[in-house]
Amino acid sequence: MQVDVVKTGMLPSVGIVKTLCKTLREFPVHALVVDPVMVSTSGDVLAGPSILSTFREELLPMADIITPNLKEASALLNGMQLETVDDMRSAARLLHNMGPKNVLVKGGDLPDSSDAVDILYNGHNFYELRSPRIRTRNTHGTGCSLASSIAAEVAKGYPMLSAVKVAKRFVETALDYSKEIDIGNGPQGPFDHLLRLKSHSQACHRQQPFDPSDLFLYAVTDSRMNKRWGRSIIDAVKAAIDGGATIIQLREKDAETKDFMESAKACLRICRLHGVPLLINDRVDVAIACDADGVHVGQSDMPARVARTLLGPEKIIGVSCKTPEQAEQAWVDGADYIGCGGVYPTNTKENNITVGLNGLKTVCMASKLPVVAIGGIGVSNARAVMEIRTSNLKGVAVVSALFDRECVQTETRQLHEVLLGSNIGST
Ligand SMILES: Cc1ncc(COP(=O)(O)OP(=O)(O)O)c(N)n1
Ligand SMILES: Cc1ncsc1CCOP(=O)(O)O
Ligand SMILES: [Mg+2]
Repeated sequence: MQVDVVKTGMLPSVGIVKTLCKTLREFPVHALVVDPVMVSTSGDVLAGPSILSTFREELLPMADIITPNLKEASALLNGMQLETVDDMRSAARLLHNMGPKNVLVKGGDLPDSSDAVDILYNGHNFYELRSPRIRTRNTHGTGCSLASSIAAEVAKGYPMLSAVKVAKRFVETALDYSKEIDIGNGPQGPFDHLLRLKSHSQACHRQQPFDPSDLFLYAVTDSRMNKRWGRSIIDAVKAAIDGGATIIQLREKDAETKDFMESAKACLRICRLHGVPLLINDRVDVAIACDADGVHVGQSDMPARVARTLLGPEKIIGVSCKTPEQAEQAWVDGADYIGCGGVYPTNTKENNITVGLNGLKTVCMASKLPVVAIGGIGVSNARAVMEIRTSNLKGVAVVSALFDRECVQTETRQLHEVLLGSNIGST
């Protein structure tokens, strides 16, 4: 059986490290993840000087990534003091010189930091990965789980940076989820690795992970338009799905919270029946309360990073972006897609800046995330939008051209046909 990825944990003797390195040379793997477990959380050094030099000389040069915490990085660097993020960067560079392709210095033990900061260095770029520090004693096994999760993501074929981000998000969410549990007697408790399993087992939970092709025909509701045409939000959503909408966003700017929640729950039942994801605009609290599939947030709404922490790793998060810098930040923050626009002038959102097709193309080309175009789009211009032909533009998001019309289903169907005719973005 072909082994794709090997991840190492504690290697207690020089002989074992040497045997491992010899075996890896004989049976090369796609990637080697080295968690250099050398110093326990209580500070005990678990590896003597001879192991340290075998690590430096034999194991680290073979690694695709090493994941030392501050104490381990310091031990590998002959006791170098690591007290700031700048020190972590210097350590990452020095460790990289020892031969691993990537170095992740974990700053969980950094003093005076409200965030958990990790530094990833690949020899060219530094990535500062931040997440809110979770105050809990249940941290036992977080380093091992992080390295294992990185190994699993790399084995699935993801590039290293994505693998590290997903793994960090997994550990952070599991830590938050299990910060209150009380198991065992030691100074630290274990955190809850089964978070994913539990959230999957909840009744009615969306079974599918986010599929960017869902952005193909993105219907965004508008309470004022529904009122004007005398239809309920539920009827509007039903009609859009019947017409071929592939994802729904409830954008109910005027709704009272209680009413919004009730209608969101009703819409969710319809969406689940049809396998169409339902996102909530702006209101992360409403999304959590009704277990929606995710949220869409803008630049002045709750930051995506905070929304991710609140919603967990499974939910869909979209962020409005008008510039490459915003697109980069959305990706760093753990978003799943970005909405870019207004592509054309719109009456639906006041004072909205129009970026045009050129602005859309610039953002698409810079974005590492799938993109949906928004703003003034309808049957007459959807084809021109899709024809900018960048592979991550997955569809169009539309408000008035669907909902400020007499028959939502007919309008949605016509737009669906135009998009299918453009033959782009549907795969
Ligand atoms: C898919 C999609 N893209 C962009 C937006 C706009 O969000 P935002 O900038 O927060 O503005 P409001 O919609 O909240 O007025 C969106 N809603 N959906
Ligand atoms: C919410 C939003 N964000 C950018 S443009 C826009 C409005 C899109 O509405 P319409 O499709 O009616 O132009
Ligand atoms: Mg918003």
